[in-house]
Amino acid sequence: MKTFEELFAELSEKATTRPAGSGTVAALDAGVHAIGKKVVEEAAESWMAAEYESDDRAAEEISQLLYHVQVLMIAKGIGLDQVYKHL
Ligand SMILES: N=c1c2ncn([C@@H]3O[C@H](COP(=O)(O)OP(=O)(O)OP(=O)(O)O)[C@@H](O)[C@H]3O)c2ncn1[C@@H]1O[C@H](COP(=O)(O)O)[C@@H](O)[C@H]1O
Repeated sequence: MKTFEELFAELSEKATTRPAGSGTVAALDAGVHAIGKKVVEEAAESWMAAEYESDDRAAEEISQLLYHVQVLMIAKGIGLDQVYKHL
C-alpha cells in the first residue's frame, strides 16, 4: 500500500531514471493526448463501478484514475504543490 504522495514520488523517479519495462515510462512516451484518453477511460470506469459494482471495485478503478492523473501531471511538469494550492 502507498499514499498519493508516495506514488507521485515513485512515478517522478521513474520518469527520470526510465527503467526498462516501466508502464509509466511508456505512457509518458505516448504523450499527453494518449494519457488524457486513459484519464477519461478510468474516470468512466470509476463512475460505472460506483454505480453498478462493489465499493472495493470502485476503489480499484479510482486508484487507477489517480495513477493516470499523476502520469498526466508528470507529463506536463505539474507538481503536487501546484495542484494543492487550488484545493
Ligand atoms: N498504480 C499503478 C497503476 N494503476 C493503473 N495502472 C495502469 O493502468 C492500466 C489500467 O488498467 P485497465 O484494466 O483499465 O487497463 P487496460 O485497459 O486493460 O490496460 P491497457 O491496455 O490500457 O494497459 C493498468 O494496466 C496499468 O497499465 C497502473 N500502472 C502502474 N501503477 C503503479 O505505478 C508504479 C510504477 O509502475 P511502472 O511504471 O509500471 O513500473 C507501480 O507502483 C505500480 O504499482
